Order: sequence, then C-alpha cells, then structure tokens
Amino acid sequence: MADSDSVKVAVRVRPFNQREKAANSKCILSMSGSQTVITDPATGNTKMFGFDQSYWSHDGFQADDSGIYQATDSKYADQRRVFNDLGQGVLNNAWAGYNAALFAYGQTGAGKSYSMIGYGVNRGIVPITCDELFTAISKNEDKERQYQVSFSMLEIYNEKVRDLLSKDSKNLTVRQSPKQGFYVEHLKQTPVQNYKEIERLMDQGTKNRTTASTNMNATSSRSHMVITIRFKQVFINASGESTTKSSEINLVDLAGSERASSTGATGDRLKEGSAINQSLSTLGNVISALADNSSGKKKVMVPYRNSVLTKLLQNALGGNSKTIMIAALSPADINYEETLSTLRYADRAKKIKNNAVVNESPTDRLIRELKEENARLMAKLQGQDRGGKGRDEELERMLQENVRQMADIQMTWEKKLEEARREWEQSQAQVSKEDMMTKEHPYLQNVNEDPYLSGVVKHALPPGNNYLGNSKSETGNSIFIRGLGILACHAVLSNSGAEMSIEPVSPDAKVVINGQQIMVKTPLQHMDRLMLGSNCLFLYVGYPADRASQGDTKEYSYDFFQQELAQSQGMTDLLGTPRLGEGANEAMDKLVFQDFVQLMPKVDEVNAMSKDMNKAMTFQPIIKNLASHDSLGNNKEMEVEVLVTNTLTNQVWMWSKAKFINRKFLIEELYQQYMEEGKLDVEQANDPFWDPVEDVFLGSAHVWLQSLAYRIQVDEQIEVHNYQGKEEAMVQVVISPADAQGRQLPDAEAMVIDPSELLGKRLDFIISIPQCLGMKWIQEEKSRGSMFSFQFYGTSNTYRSKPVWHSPNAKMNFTQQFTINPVSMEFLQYLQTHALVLDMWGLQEGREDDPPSSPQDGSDNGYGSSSTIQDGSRSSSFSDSDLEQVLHMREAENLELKKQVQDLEAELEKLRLSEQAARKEKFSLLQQLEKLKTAQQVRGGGGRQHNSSAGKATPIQFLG
Ligand SMILES: Nc1ncnc2c1ncn2[C@@H]1O[C@H](COP(=O)(O)OP(=O)(O)OP(=O)(O)O)[C@@H](O)[C@H]1O
Repeated sequence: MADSDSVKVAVRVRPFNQREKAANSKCILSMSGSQTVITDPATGNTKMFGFDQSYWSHDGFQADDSGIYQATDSKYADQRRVFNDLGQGVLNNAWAGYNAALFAYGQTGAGKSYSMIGYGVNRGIVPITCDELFTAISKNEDKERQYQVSFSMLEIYNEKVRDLLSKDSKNLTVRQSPKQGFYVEHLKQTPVQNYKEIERLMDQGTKNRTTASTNMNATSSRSHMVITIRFKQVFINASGESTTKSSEINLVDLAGSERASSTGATGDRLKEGSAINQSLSTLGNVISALADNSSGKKKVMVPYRNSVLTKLLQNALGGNSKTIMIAALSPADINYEETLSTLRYADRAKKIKNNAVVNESPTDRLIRELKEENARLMAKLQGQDRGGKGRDEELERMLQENVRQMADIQMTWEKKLEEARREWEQSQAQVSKEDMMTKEHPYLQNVNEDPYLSGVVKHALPPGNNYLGNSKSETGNSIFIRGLGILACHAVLSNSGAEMSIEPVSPDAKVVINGQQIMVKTPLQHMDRLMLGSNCLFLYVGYPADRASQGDTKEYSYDFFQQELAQSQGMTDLLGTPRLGEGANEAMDKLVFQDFVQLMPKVDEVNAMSKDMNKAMTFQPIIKNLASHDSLGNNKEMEVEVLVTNTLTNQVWMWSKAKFINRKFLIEELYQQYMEEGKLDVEQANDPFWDPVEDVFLGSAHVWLQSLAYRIQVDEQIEVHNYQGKEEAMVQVVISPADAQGRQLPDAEAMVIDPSELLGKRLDFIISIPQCLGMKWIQEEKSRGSMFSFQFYGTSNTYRSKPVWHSPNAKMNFTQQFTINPVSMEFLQYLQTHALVLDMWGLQEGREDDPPSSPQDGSDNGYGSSSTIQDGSRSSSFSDSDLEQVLHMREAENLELKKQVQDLEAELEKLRLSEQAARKEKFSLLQQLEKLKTAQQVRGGGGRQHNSSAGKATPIQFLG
C-alpha cells in the first residue's frame, strides 16, 4: 500500500527579540489564511507565498500565571495549535504504520527550537507528540496488541555523528544496508514505557549536547539534532503468530540556515569551505532535485550521498515517509534577505512528493528474510575465503548487522525493557545524587548562547576544596570542564560552610567575576557571574539560605553576561557617549554596540584557539568610524571590524564582521580536527588563518576645497585621522592655481573676489603631496610602507602617490595637474561644499608592488604625474545664454547681502589662517623633534645636541 503525498510545509513567524526591539525593527511579514507576504524594506515591493499553514506567532499573546503564552487575538498561533495541525498528523501516520518526519528549517534564532522542543512550560511539537503517543497507548485496551516505543537522539556536527544518549563521546559511522538504507551504526535505541522516560532521555541528551558544545567550542546552532522514535505495534493472532506494524518518526532540528553570502562574507576567498554550510547546501540541492523530479520536468540524480544529514534524511525526503517541514521566520527588516531565502526554500520543498508505504509484515517473515539474507552473505564470504582474496570487510559488517537485528527481533520486549530499566536505575541514582547535592550545596550552573542549553549543566560545590580543571587525570579535580582556555588545573572553589571563594590556580588561569578578572582568592556571592577560560560561562548559585532572597537565574542570560563583560572592558568609552544620544543615530549606534558585544566573546574564542594551535595570530575587535571616509564630512556611521595581526611578522589585516564570523566557523572545524588528531593538516589555500598580504586602510585627511573657488593657494599640514579619530600621521598638501602650462601662479595673480568669475572659463590647478611626517604605522614596524590615494570631483579615477617604505617621515613627491574646462556651476558648488579626502594606506612586506594592488577600483591612473586631466565631461557645458542668465540673477541680488557674505568669508579666512598657523607650528615642532631624535641616535642616544642651527626651521633629513 503506497501513498503518494506532497511534503507538507508550514511557516511560522516569531515575536521580535530584544536586539530587534532595541534597533526599532520593522516587521516585514504579514499573513492571511495560509498565505505569507514579505515586504522588501528597501523598495516596499512585496512577494506572496502560499503554504499548507502560515502561523502568526509575532504578537497577539500574553503569558498567563503559569508562563504559558495564551492568545489575546485569534490570529496568534500557539504551541497547541501547531501541534494539532502538524504533530497530530505525525501521530496518526505512525499509528497507521507510515514513517513520518518533521523537520524545522530556518536562520539561527528564528524559532526552530521553540517550535520543535519549546521552552519551559511552552512545550513544542516533540514533547507534546511523545506525550500524546503514550496517552493514546494507555487508552488502548486491545490485549492482543503490544506497543513498543524506543527513543534515540543524535547530533551531526561538522559531518560527524554523535550519540546524545551515550556517555561515550565517540563519533559514529553512517552505513548503508540494502534493506534499511542509511543508518547509524551502534546508535543507542532506548526502550521507553511512558512520557516521563522520554522527558528524562531528552534532558540527558540536552546535557550531553551542552557539554559537547563546550568541548567542541561550538554553539548548538551549528549542529543538526535528530530525534528518532520507533513505534512498533505487534499483533498476536489466535494461533500465536505475530504481525508487526512499525513506524519511524524522525524529528529534526536543523542547524541555522544562514548562508555565507548573506552574512556578507562574499568577499572572502574561503566562503564555501564550512562543512556545516556544505550539509545544508546539500540539503538544498536534494530538495531542488526532488522538486524537479516530482514536477516531472526533468529526471535528475538526487545527491543524498554528499552529506551525512541528507543520507540520514533520505527516507524523510523523497522516500518512504510522510514528511512535514516547518520553516521558522524572523519578522525583522534586517533579516529580509535571510527570511526571503527561507521562504523560497520552503516553497521548493512543498513540490516534493513522497511515496510512503505501511510497514507491516509478519514477524516470522522478517526473521525468514533476515535468515535468507544471512545465508547469502555467508556464501559470498566463503567464496572469498576459497578464492584466497581475503574477506570483504563491508560484507562482514553487513552480516554482523543482520545477526544483531535478528537477535533484536527475537529478544522479547520484556527483556529489552528489563535491560533498559537496569540502566535507568543506575543513571537515575546518579541524577538523584546530583539533585540532592545541588539542593544542599552551592553550585555552578552553565550559561549558553543557545537559551535552550542554558542551566542544563550543574556542578555542586560541597564543603572543602573543589578543584576545577580540564583533565580527569589530574588528581584532585572534581569538576571537569573541557572548554577553551581551561587549564588542567584551573581554579579552586573553597566552601567553608559559611562562605564560598574562588582562586585561580596559576596566573594563566583566567577567572572573571562579574566582568572583572581576578588574580587572588575572592569571595563569591549568590548570582555572581563567572567566566572561566575564554568562553565558559557559569552562574554561581549560593547557599540554600541565600537563594530565596534574590532574583531569578533566568535574568542572567548569555546577553547579560556579554553586556557586563563589554561594559567592564570600557566599551562605552570606545563608542563615545555623546554619539549614543544623537537622536537619529541612536538606533544605529546601539546596533553597533550590540555588534561589538556579540563579537567580543567570539574574538576571545578565536584568540584562544589560535594560541592552542600555535598560530601566532591575534585578533582584536575595533569600531571603525566611517566619517573619515566621506568627502562631505557628514557620515556618522560606524562599523565593527576585526584587526588581525601576525605576531611574528607584524603583518596586519582588517576583517569585516561577516568575514570574521565565516572564518570563525572554519577555525572551529580546524580546531576540532586538531583536538581529535593532535596535529594540523591544512594547506595554505584552505587555511582560515592565512590571507595574502593586503594594503590596510589607515585613515584619511580632509582638505576643504573652498579656497580653490577663489583661486587661493592651500598649503596645509593636516592630520590623518584613523578609524578611532586618533592621529595617524601629519601630511602636507598643497593645492595651487596654475597656468595652462602647469606653472604655479602666485595668489596675487590668480585670486578672484567672486567664484562666479570662473564660470565658463578654464581652471588649472595642481594638487601635490610633498611630504608626510610621524607615520605611526611605520614607527611601529620599520619594514612597512605607506601611500596616499584620492579621488576628485566624482571621477572614477583613483590617484595614488608612489609607495614609500621604512621611514616614518618621508617625501611623497606627488604632483598632479588638473584642468577643468569649462568651470560649471556644479563644479563651483562642489568646491564650496566638499573636501579633498586623502586616504592613507599601510603597505606591508610581501606586497605586490607594481602595479599597486588597488584598494579602490580597477581604473588605476598610476602614480602622480604632471599630465593634464580634462574634466569637461563632468561639467555641464556652459553656453552664453546661461552665463547672461546667471549674471542677471546676481545683479538682482541685494548688495547688502553680498557684503554680509563677503564679511563672513573674510572672517572665515582669518580663522582658517590662524588654524593653519597653529598647524604649521605643530609641524615645525614635529620636525624639530624628529631632528633631535636623529641627532640623539647619531650620538648613540646619549649625547647632548650641539648644533648652531638648532631652533631654526632647517629642512629635515629624510631617511630611506
Ligand atoms: N513562536 C514564538 N513565540 C514566542 N517566542 C518565540 C517563538 N519562537 C521563538 N521564540 C523565541 O525566540 C528565541 C529564538 O528561538 P529559538 O531558540 O527557537 O531559535 P532557533 O532557530 O532554534 O535558534 P538556533 O538555531 O540558535 O537553535 C527564543 O528565545 C525563543 O523563546
């Protein structure tokens, strides 16, 4: 009996989270019946999708006294409704003997776990389904029927499978058998008799998942979790023969679906490397292939074999299963791209057709088939023996698996339950002991980035000294935490019976309490926040007597820890408090702050992994001020980036946040390999730590162009400001009016009283960069170099100075003549309102020098020269009638007003001159200082300067 059915697809939108609320997010989704509409926040365009169900869980609800979210508006879809629509169908299919699968897809934090597992009293589909299954079993009074339920739980991380119900953290192998398809060898399947037992197993699995995520230094959002419930109904007829109807229910919580491209890592040379992306993208390919095949358009190969995940989901997707997908959606405008991609994914999945069959057969037949298969395999193996070829390992394994299955069928259910009961009692004794300990004594409770995994692991702290470290072999350790940066012997927690204290065992053992790192024995108070090593977070829960008085452990979420750590690291100073109050930018700045807070612990983790793998690379989050890059000077945006330094060569790189996150995933995978194999085996091309040498943007200097509109020479020494607004160097820039031959004109000859005098005429001028002093970039590391680049008046050309190397004070010798012919109104306005922005680039050894690696664009105009640039194309050509019109307008202007403007301009000029004088003063002081230093070096650093010309503005000696 085969039943062809489409995959059922539902989507569900969650409420805004704190971060989205803080950023004043807009909701871009709306739903009506089974339809979902998404609005592009940039254009306002909408797209509509139809699904089997569209669940609105964004608003229209309230928590009741027990914490259950109750609808206050009929449009709100609560957990029960989702179960009634989806979970109940899964159960009905299981009773009918069909395999069933339900998988949750979506971006990290979109609500997959909430729908599947749920939080606290708001139970999700998996627990309700299990509960309802046993309720139905208990109501069934058919004595001729026996019900057998077993439960397994596994996790796929980085293409490796781990049994979440086994203490053993070994990786399991995925194998294939002709009858079963793909299966996980040695996966524990625990018989269960009631819902309570399933609950306990899920707790145990979650605990293992939490510990594993600490050990592997990964969050659960990077792994897939598969829960399998095997439900067997055994019917015994009057003559004692039995028939088995069985169903396998797969409940899958997939890893976050965010693509490298949408996180902005498109510019990264290693974008496709991550194994997690690989398995999800294989899933995407499988779904596409199946959708194509089902539509009959074309027949394509379905690439199940390309990832562990798709191997295990082969039946659920396009096979013998009734399958449901629930796609979790974030409502926020910032997630538009991701949410749209999730909707498209879901849209494709609904085209898949499955052929589910009822799994029903007489038990005797099952055994007979297995016996026949056995005989065949034996014959083959014996044939190989006779041929002297040696046995085929795969055949041998298949035989063993057959024997195991036969024994499994023949072993009575009662016996299996008996075995499970014994194991359960043992572990229950352990659990009860732990419960008792935490009831009576203070304890540490874990805090995880994934709220679902927070508060799962507890370490009791009985009276006396409790030693904490990463190694079990270290005698005396009673608390083992295999986290990043945790030493073999890390800290000792002493419980005097009345007071608890913690002390790092060595200066390298990082212990942070409430954001402050401690070096000495320090008392702990109930609800103190602890960070051990680079990223292991714990809440200290104090003596029972202290507990009733204060707060809820839930208040101290992962975000709370990170905010506290950021604040104590002076993050607010970095941002500059006035900015936070600037109205329109407030939301943006909060977002930058949150970005920084989010990135900080990740950067710490990468630093720790780099250290463990002896990589000599350090990482530092920074806030980049984009204002320096803008010729209008009104860009107030900021951005978080990561400064990467090779500590051996002093080479540096700037990674965007997206690139860093992408690289971190790859580094985690490399780290896991390093931990398992004890060695690093990666080619340079795939090494997430490696990048070719890059030019680094150091900062920019602004020269206002207003003077040029009056044909007055500008000769300024200006500061180059880096991304934090600090001085990076002093650069001399000269903009002088010139004649057509490129000869500089004195101000007296060139100056005009009114810029409009230039209209329609030809304007020649020269931009030169004679020298740059006090370059911090080169002072820090003598092997480095530097150069300047700029663009002018919206042309796409980038002008560059020649690279200079090794000296922090250097002659740049850059000159470039420009000709504007004819001068337009637009150009004059440009001069009045814009600055020339000189970008300063840091060059590093190993850089390809010629042609210069362009940080800007491909239309390289080469280094400065005296060639003439005609820029008539940009300026609107200026006719006689235009000119008359403008002159007419200007005559009509009030003369008084003109005078006022001139007065103000004269005032401005005075101010500018005095500012220029101050800069010149500073510049000459810098020159003197440099001279003094040089003299000091010449005299071996000790001698006094004795120079008759000291104090005079003598030309400076340039090194290099
Ligand atoms: N329907 C909902 N109603 C109320 N809160 C929700 C709902 N869906 C999700 N949330 C909340 O949103 C947050 C993120 O959800 P959840 O952890 O389920 O996301 P996820 O997609 O499973 O993320 P990850 O990939 O990290 O596991 C949680 O705090 C959860 O409580």
